[in-house]
Amino acid sequence: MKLSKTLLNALEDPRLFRQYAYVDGKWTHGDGGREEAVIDPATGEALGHIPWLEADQILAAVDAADAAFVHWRALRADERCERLLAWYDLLQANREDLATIMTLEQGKPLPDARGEVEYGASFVRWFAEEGKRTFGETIPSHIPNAALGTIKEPVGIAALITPWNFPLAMITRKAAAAMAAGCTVIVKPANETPFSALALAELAERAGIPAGVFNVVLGDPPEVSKLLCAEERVKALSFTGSTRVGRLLLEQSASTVKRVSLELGGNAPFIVGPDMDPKEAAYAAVAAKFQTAGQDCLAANRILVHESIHDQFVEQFAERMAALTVGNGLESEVDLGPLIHRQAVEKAAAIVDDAISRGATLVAGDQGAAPGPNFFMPVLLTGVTPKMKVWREENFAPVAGITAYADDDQVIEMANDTEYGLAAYVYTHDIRRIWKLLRALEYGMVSVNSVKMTGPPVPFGGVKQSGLGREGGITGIDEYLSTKYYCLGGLGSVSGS
Ligand SMILES: NC(=O)c1ccc[n+]([C@@H]2O[C@H](COP(=O)([O-])OP(=O)(O)OC[C@H]3O[C@@H](n4cnc5c(N)ncnc54)[C@H](O)[C@@H]3O)[C@@H](O)[C@H]2O)c1
Ligand SMILES: N[C@@H](CC=O)C(=O)O
Repeated sequence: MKLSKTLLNALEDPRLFRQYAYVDGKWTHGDGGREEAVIDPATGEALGHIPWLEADQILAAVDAADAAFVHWRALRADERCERLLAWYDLLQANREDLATIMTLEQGKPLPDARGEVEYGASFVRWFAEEGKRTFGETIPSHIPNAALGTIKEPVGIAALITPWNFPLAMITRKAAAAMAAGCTVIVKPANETPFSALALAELAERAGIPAGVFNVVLGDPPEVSKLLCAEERVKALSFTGSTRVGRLLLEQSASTVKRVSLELGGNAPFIVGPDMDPKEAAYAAVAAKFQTAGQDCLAANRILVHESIHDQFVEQFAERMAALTVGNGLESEVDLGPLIHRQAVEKAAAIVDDAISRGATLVAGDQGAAPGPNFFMPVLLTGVTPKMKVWREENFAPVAGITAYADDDQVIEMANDTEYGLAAYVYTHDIRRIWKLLRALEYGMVSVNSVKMTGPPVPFGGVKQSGLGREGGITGIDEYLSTKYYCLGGLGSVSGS
């Protein structure tokens, strides 16, 4: 294994940088000698290497998680809470190093990376507490001399497969819920951003999370996912990523009838009502579009503006967009880092070309100014229509497409014209319009007059082909619990009410 000087030198605690998988409390190399370089998307340099585990090593992780489950589930909820809170404290204490690792492997600006560490840690604290509230219920009995009720029990091993755009928070939102419920987990992070996951493992170990409870496996994604989906002892699969891969994993999980949670792609409409101040709405739209360089499932993908304020909105949007700085996320004052890799840049360029060839107007977006091969300068297109890729696909890039609409009914139809249903934004101060849109939009999450909508207390998730289940909130832990109903018969006259 080659050691990355860049990463090691950048960390206060170099032991957070691990180039091994983490199975059963041990740092593990790949038995077959296969490995993959992890690239800094800003510079194209290799940050380090990760091993690819072989099939029997993946099954060894399942063995470890299975053995650990017996002891972990037997702990009291408050004992698991203490360990998770210790993990939370360590995430906070190591925030700067975790953010540096994230910026280097993912590319997002350092302040955003710090924000994600905070965000990711907040799920650990939330679920540490929620684990103490997995209440069952007492059911008034309809059976003579019997007491009826339910108990919530951990489902067992949970496989967690996560994407590269939020390398830490997408793991903790799942893992903390599962572990608080009493499950053990096997995390398969994206190969582009494994070092955040491995740093989480190092801190979990330091927090006293027992061996086998939190495992990180690495390898060929289709191979590893297939093995985990086919494995009967893995009872739950929680996946965050593209709708394409989500469909595949749902299919692969059918043979073992797993509990499946899917957090998939989005194609968020950002609706601006005629009563809005164009500047206020345009600034909000820029914030909702360009976070993580547009590589966010919540990114405003289609900006739908009432025709009466369209031109002023476009002007304000363009002005605000022009002020965004693109560069290496380690530098100060950078708003947008690189895209994750060259293919993402090529996809973005193809989406822009497709829109222009179908009649959209390119208002701004000179790619000649890009500071490197993986960077994509923000693009503004107007006259976007449903025939264009920029409308139909989640562009996952800093490409903003604006369309004018005439009335509420038309904008509802436009907004719902997609297979996706994750999040929608509505900007208007008209309470009747707010209520009408809120009810008519086919989305799992609707944010009115606010760019920020996420956080531990809310049920995060989509409808249609944006996913199944909810993460976070008071129901997020239910994805990892099963309900056992009991009927205690023959109790005599004590029962009956
Ligand atoms: N709804 C949400 O909460 C949410 C959050 C973040 C990202 N996302 C979505 O994630 C997508 C971007 O992330 P991505 O590019 O990493 O997604 P992706 O689907 O390509 O990859 C996600 C994970 O699946 C693995 N994977 C890739 N191909 C696979 C295959 N053929 N078989 C099995 N596993 C495979 C990857 O290694 C990674 O760990 C976007 O669509 C985005 O909207 C959704
Ligand atoms: N921003 C989202 C992640 C989507 O890519 C979140 O908060 O979960």
